[in-house]
Amino acid sequence: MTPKKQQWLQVVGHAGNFHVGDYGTLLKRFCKEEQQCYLRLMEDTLRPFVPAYHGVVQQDKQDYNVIDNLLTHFDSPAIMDCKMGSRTYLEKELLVARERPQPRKDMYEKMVAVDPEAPTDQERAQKAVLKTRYMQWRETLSSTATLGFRIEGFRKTNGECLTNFKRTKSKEQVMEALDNYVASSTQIVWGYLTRLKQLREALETSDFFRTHEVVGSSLLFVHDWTGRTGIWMIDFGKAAALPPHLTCDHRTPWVEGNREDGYLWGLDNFIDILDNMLSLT
Ligand SMILES: Nc1ncnc2c1ncn2[C@@H]1O[C@H](COP(=O)(O)OP(=O)(O)OP(=O)(O)O)[C@@H](O)[C@H]1O
Ligand SMILES: O=P(O)(O)O[C@@H]1[C@H](O)[C@H](O)[C@@H](OP(=O)(O)O)[C@H](OP(=O)(O)O)[C@H]1O
Repeated sequence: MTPKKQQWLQVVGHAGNFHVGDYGTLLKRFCKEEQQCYLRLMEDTLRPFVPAYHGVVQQDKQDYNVIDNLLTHFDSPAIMDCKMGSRTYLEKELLVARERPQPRKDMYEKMVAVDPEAPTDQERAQKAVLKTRYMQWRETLSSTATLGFRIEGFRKTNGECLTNFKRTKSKEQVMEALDNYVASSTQIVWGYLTRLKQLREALETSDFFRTHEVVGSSLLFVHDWTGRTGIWMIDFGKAAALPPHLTCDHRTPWVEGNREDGYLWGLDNFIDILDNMLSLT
């Protein structure tokens, strides 16, 4: 019997990294660091909060990590990607930027498209910016630096896609965007809030979480017209294992060297915001 072709769509993230696999799976372009994370996560308390990992396959000479397609059990779902944490680049990337700076023209173009005043004189002369500088600018322009997470984009149940959140920064702006995403449904907000609280409990007891710097990872929110909701952690391409003498509590503010990423602080703020939305109804 031929397996049913699965539904999948991507709202944000690098284009061309994914293929739809068989039996409710997705193939994501292979990344060794991400594979290491998934292998550990399959043995961790976080397992119910990440897509199941099914190993590596090769297609047209390219390797892929095979993971569950989280949209499988939804009917024309709404999907939202929120990047977690107060820092979106690794400490390692800062060191590389200092030792071997490689200013990027594409990031300069993306920066001036949003704010022509943002580049320094030197950046303007070079028409290029360092990646870490671009990432820091994105963090302070959005809610990453002040709330510990940001909305990257979403698709609503009516099919409308919104990805213009680079300047969505204040609590009020975030709440307005979230309300738009859930089409003002308190039932959906309640479902997401319950799941986020469960996730927080799992994170607080997770060995994986205590021993990794989790940067650039997202929460994928999914719901559909039936009222079904789900949230999963995705994108572990930049989650890095800490050296044995170090752990992270994910709430302590970052200073270079402590590897803290603000993930749990961001989750606390997210939970407060959803709580607030419910209390306003
Ligand atoms: N397991 C999954 N099930 C369903 N959709 C997924 C899954 N993993 C990723 N996606 C979709 O693909 C998008 C991009 O995913 P992801 O962040 O893993 O890719 P990426 O190429 O590493 O992105 P980035 O540009 O942030 O590095 C997500 O926002 C989501 O819409
Ligand atoms: O959202 P934007 O403004 O388009 O910026 C991108 C975003 O920050 C991605 O997370 C990042 O990939 P990584 O997280 O994998 O570093 C990418 O870097 P890249 O261009 O070097 O891939 C940036 O260009």
